[in-house]
Amino acid sequence: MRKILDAILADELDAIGSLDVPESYRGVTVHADEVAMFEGQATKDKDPRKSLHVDEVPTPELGHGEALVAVMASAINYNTVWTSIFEPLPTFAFLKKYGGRHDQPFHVVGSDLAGVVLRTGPGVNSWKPGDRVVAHCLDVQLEHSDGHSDTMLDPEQRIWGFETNYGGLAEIALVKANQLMPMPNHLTWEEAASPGLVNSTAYRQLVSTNGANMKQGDTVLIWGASGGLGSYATQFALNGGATPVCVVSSPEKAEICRKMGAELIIDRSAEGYKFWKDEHEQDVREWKRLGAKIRELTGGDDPDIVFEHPGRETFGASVYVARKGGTIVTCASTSGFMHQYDNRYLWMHLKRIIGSHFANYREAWEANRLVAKGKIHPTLSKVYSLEDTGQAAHDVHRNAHQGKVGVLALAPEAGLGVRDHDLRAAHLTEINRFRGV
Ligand SMILES: C/C=C/C(=O)SCCNC(=O)CCNC(=O)[C@H](O)C(C)(C)COP(=O)(O)OP(=O)(O)OC[C@H]1O[C@@H](n2cnc3c(N)ncnc32)[C@H](O)[C@@H]1OP(=O)(O)O
Ligand SMILES: NC(=O)C1=CN([C@@H]2O[C@H](COP(=O)(O)OP(=O)(O)OC[C@H]3O[C@@H](n4cnc5c(N)ncnc54)[C@H](OP(=O)(O)O)[C@@H]3O)[C@@H](O)[C@H]2O)C=CC1
Repeated sequence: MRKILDAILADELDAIGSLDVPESYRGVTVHADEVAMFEGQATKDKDPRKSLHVDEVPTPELGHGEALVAVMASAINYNTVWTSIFEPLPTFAFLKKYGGRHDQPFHVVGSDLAGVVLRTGPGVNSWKPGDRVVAHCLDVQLEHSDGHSDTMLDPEQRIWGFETNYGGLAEIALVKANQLMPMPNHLTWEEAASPGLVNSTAYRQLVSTNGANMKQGDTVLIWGASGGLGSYATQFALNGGATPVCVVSSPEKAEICRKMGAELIIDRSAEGYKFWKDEHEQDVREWKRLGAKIRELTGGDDPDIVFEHPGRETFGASVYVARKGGTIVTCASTSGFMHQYDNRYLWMHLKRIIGSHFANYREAWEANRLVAKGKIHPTLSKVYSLEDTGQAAHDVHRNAHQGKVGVLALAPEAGLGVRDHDLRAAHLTEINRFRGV
C-alpha cells in the first residue's frame, strides 16, 4: 500500500498498474454479530461510534466489468448512519441477498470516493490503472429489460456501500467500472469525494425529467437547505433560474444559505413549527402558518416544487404548501417513513408526489460535470480520519454538521490532489464556503 500511495502522491500514476495490489486493506465496517447492540434504544441514542469499526479486510477478487480503486478520500452519507444504527433494517440482509463475495460477516460501508484506479477486470475498456476518478453509487446488473430506459428501474439495482460490500470508507474499494467518473481537477481528494451521492440525487430529484423537472422561474421549497442534499438542491435552484425558499434550523445555517445566494430563508427553529399535535394528529393551522410565511417571502407565490426528505415530520405540510398543480418530490424519510397527509389537498389541487432515488449513470455524470466545470461546488465543512469515521457519522446523526463531512482514507492530509490551480483560484470562495462553519 505504501508504494501505491507514494506513486499517487508523486503523481506518477503510470506506475500504478505495475504495483502489487495488497491482499488486505483497512476499511470501516459494521459487524453481523453486533446488529442487535442497540435493541430497545431510541433512534437518536444509537451511537455510530460504537458500531463502526476500522478492520483489516481481505481485498475482494476482481470480477468482469469491475474495478479496484485506491481510495484517497470518502465522505459520510446518511445511508452510512442508517447502516451504523441498523435501521430500518441491518444491511446484512442486502449482502446476503446479493450473495457471493458480498455476503460476509463484515460490511465495509461508504458510498462516495475519490481516488485512483488500481486494476480493472475483464471487459473494462473505458478506464485503466492510474486514472483519477470519483465513483457514483449505482451498482446495476442490467440483465433484465426493466432497467434499459432508466437504470434506476433495474430490479438488480443496488446502492454501492449500502446494499453491496466493499464500499468507499476504506483504503481500497470495489466498484463496477460504470460507476466511475473523472475526478474534477480543481478539487482536493476530500472535496472531490464529497458531492457524489447527494449531488447526483439532488440532480435527479430536482432537475431531471425523471424527477421534478425544475424550470426557470419556479419557486422551490428546500428542506434542510444547508444539509447534504439541500446544499446541492439550493445550488441547482439558483443556477437554474429558480427561486429557492430555504428551510434551515439555525441562524448559522441561514447565513450559509444567504452566502450561497439564496434570499428567501426560513429558520424552522425560530418559527417553532409544530406540525404534529401529538403522535397521531397533525395541526393544519401549522401547515397554514408555514404556507403564509412562504407567501410573505415570495410575494404570494406557493412552491411549484417541494424538495422533500425529512419525511413524517414535514410531509403533511409539504403537500399542503405546494401550489395548485405543484410537485412534491421525495427521496427519503429521515424522521419516519409512515407519512400522513390530507389527500384532499393533493387531488383537489391537482398536485403530484414523485418518488426519486439516487440517479442513473447519465444523471450522475451530468451532476459531476457541473462540479468539474466549477458551476456546482462541494459543500465540505469538516474532514475526519478513517479512524474517526464513527465520530463523523455521529455528527451527521445528531444533525450537528453543515453540508458534507469528509473522511481521509489513504490521503495523509487534507489539501492534496489539485491539478487545475487556475480554475480552483477562480472559485476558491465558493469551494470553501462551508469550511469550518
Ligand atoms: C443513495 C442513498 C440512498 C439513501 O440514503 S435511502 C435511505 C436508506 N435506505 C432505506 O432506508 C431503505 C432500506 N430498505 C428497505 O427498507 C427495504 O429494502 C424496502 C422497504 C425498500 C423493501 O423491502 P423488502 O422486504 O426488502 O422487499 P420487498 O420488495 O417488500 O420484497 C419482500 C417480498 O415481498 C414480495 N413483494 C414485493 N412487492 C409485492 C407486491 N406488490 N405484491 C406481492 N408481493 C410483493 C417480494 O416478491 C418479496 O417476496 P419474497 O420474500 O418471497 O422474495
Ligand atoms: N434516496 C436517495 O437516493 C437518497 C436519500 N437520502 C436520504 O435523505 C435524507 C437526508 O440526507 P442528507 O441531506 O444527506 O442528510 P443531512 O443530515 O446532511 O441533511 C438533512 C437536513 O434535513 C434537515 N432535517 C432533518 N430532520 C428534519 C426534520 N425533522 N424536519 C425538518 N428538517 C429536518 C436538517 O436541516 P435543518 O436542521 O437545518 O433544518 C438536515 O441538515 C437521509 O434520510 C438520507 O438517507 C440521501 C441521499 C440519497
